[in-house]
Amino acid sequence: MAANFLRAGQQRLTHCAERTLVDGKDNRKAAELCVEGNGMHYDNVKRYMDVVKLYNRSIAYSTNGSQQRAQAYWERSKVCVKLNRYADCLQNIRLARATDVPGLLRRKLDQSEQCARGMLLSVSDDATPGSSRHGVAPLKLSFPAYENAPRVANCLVMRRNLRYGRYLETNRALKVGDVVLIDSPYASVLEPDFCYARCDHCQRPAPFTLIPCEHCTKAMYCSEDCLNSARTQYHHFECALVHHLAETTGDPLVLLAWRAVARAIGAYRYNLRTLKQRRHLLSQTVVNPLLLDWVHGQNIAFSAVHILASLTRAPNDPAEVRAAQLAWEMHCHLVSKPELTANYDPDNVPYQWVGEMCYQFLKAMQCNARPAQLTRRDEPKGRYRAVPFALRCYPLISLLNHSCAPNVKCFDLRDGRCAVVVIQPIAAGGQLFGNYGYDYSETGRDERREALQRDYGFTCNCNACENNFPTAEPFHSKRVDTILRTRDMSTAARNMAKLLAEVNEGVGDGRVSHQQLAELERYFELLYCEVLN
Ligand SMILES: C[S@@+](CC[C@H](N)C(=O)[O-])C[C@H]1O[C@@H](n2cnc3c(N)ncnc32)[C@H](O)[C@@H]1O
Repeated sequence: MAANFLRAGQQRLTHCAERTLVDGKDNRKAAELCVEGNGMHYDNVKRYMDVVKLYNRSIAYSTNGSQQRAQAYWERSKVCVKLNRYADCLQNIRLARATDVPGLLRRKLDQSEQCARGMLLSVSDDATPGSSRHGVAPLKLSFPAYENAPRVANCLVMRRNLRYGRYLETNRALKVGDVVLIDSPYASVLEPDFCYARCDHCQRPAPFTLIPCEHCTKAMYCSEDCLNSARTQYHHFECALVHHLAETTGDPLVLLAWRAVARAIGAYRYNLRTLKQRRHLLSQTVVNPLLLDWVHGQNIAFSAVHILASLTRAPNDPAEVRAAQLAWEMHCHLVSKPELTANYDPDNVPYQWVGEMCYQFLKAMQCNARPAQLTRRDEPKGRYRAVPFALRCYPLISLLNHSCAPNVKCFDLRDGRCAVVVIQPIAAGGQLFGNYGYDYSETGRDERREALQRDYGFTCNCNACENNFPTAEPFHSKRVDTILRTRDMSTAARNMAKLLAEVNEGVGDGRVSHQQLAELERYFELLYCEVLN
């Protein structure tokens, strides 16, 4: 089927092969963005962030060494001063000096540097979330890990059946709070709103110090290390295409699929022939990702991701045709890369299987991508809510099936990994169920079932759907909000331990209440995840 659709995509997009995509720098646009930032009135943190994002876009659009870039760094340094971020201010001054700085600006930089140095000695910079000021020991698995797969507790096993396909099961009883899997994403892309505020590679927030990719206007990084890692691992192949896809589809899922393909090519050192062999082998083997060698195998994550389940849709589904078009577009872009055609295979022109792989990844991402979320306090009510900032695909978390009353929850840790934590007791031999975004406590049964059928292609028969659990009151507690607002880590840790002891001693076979769970989740998020005030 994939081949037919690729042909359909090919017919519609034959022009694409002749066209080389470019995402060129543009100093005029860079100057305009800077002026737009200067014209914004800003007096609160949210507004500062909007202004900084404009300066960051200006930096991304400017050419290396240009006056426009110097100007944007200088403007960003001034915002740093307003927010008392003197170390960041100095960093921007250093970056500006590395460009073509006009005389007047050079003098301003000198003065500003002196002031910032003085202020730095008298105050300490506010650290960004995720830094060591949080002072909480890194999260660990609650049980010994598999020797070959240190990210998985060895009580988990993978099984298959007709109803669920592959699934994860525990061979020992698990209690609320147990951490059984800490996975790293295979591919990850920022949501558009966060593009000019976070590092495109490690995705940590770094709005005041981002540096640009010198070949496109989209990717910015928190350090030279991240820039170089991204370039060698995948960005080399996506640079211009990312801009094109973002402009034409605006869909992070498409970018994620593309990045997964680019990563696969990077992992096999741009050698398409070896990648093709590996792919061929995987399609014929029944792979159990828990038994792969995650310690020594460089390309293991590709193997795990490659065999992810994909949706089966009707052949004339418009989404299928769209996927095929996009896959063909990706394919054309790839085969236009000289370093790939250096491995030119005369028996296999023009690498149709690359297009098929793009198509497969696009489909796999539709049911395996999950949003990475942070928790943010929203004004004016001061309530905390989850905000998605990236879309990610995890090789092992993708084995979790869905329940509207899940027994595990995935938490996006500050370091970029994702932890699977038990939130309802699970007996030995029980399956682990995550949640795909449709929880009984928030959404009625019919709406959930319809959405799950549409997005993931299955009819949900979980406990909550069979027994039609009623939706629950949203959780709200001033006491817990105060702990979050003041970042009171020690009270959060104490309260969490007390609550865990209560629920684990009291529950027997019963369920943890919605309110208890919500409180536990808030504490866990404050201790290990990103919480913004
Ligand atoms: C992220 S994958 C989960 C792992 C999948 N079972 C596999 O074999 O790769 C998502 C897919 O699993 C299946 N699935 C997930 N939850 C399910 C459920 N509660 N009942 C039936 N199928 C489910 C659906 O086909 C869905 O598109």
